[in-house]
Amino acid sequence: MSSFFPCIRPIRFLASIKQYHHAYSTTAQHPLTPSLKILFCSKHFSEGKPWEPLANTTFRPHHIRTCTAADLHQTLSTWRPDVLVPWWHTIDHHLLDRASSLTLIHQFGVGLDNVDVPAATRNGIWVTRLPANGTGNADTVAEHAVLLMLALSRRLPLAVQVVRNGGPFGQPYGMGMIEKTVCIVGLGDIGRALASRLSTWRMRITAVRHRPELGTPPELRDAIDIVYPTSELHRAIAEADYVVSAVKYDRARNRRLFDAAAFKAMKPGAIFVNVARGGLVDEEALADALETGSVGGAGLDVFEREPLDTRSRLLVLSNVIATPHSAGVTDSFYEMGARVFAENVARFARGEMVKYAVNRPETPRKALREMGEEDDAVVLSIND
Ligand SMILES: O=C(O)C(=O)CO
Repeated sequence: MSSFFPCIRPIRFLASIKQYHHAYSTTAQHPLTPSLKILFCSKHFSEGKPWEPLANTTFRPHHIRTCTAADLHQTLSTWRPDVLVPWWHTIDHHLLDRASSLTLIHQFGVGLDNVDVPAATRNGIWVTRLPANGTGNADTVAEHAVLLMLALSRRLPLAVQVVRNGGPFGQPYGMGMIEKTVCIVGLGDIGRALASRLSTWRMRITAVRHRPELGTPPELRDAIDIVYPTSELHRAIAEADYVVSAVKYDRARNRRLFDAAAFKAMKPGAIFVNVARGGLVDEEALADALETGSVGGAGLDVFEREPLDTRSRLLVLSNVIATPHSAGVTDSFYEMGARVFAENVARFARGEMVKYAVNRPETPRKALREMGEEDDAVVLSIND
């Protein structure tokens, strides 16, 4: 299964772009400039013939190129693209200070922790991304968190193995979630989507919020029992049977928020799920806690280094379920992403403000016209 995703992702993505790009390019309202050069940074894109699905559109092979993270610097300086589409690669100030052709970075995702936005702004480069809510992927990430909670509670990998081994049938394999406490760390779009789902499951829901002054979101007043500030994280997780990390990653603020002390503070045997970013977790400390059983199980979709080293201690533990950063990457995400991307590239080519921009360079390399009420560029909170 793990090898399935890397092949299918770019193909689906590009097929969706073709579909939407075709729709836009056939209307006079969304013509694309033939001169805009777009660089997709993904090892997976470069493994196929990425421009093939775009052959019947106004995109031409010379508009689009793919590169790996390893040849990103080189491609930026030799091919000199206008638009960079990263795939959660680190786009730091070293790279941005030298990428003199770039005018737009369009993340094909929601989280932007990989991009040094202030450095982009300083260099006059616009930065935008996909929206998390509405048609975005906060709901699908929340679904994935539920999936991991359930799969760990019911020890799904073991149960599947028992059937393959011929039984025994009818034995208890796990714990139910009813009447248990779940602590959701981060109450942005993902945390709220998760709380709203679990609110009908007869669970006690608590939350940890970076900005506790925001209180409980009004729509979740009846669902969430108590909101703790981050300074009381350990107290909050000590009473939870499930701890779900859905908090925005900010290297300076919360790198390794879940460290040895946090895992020690958790209720013995409780389940830990991370659908946010790998940098939030001290993976060695988690492996220690899982080995001793002080943490009962872990559902991990994200890792400090992706792809995860196959020799990771986490992968040999039977109480770990790991998925390949796929929580938010579903068919609907691709459709939405391709639509936003195609529309944004068309807007950008016309010199119009892109949607969901997260910065406003003082001296942009490419000036963009604000689009009045049509310009719904907003800074979306993925969590707070
Ligand atoms: O969109 C993002 O930032 C994701 O991590 C999707 O899983």
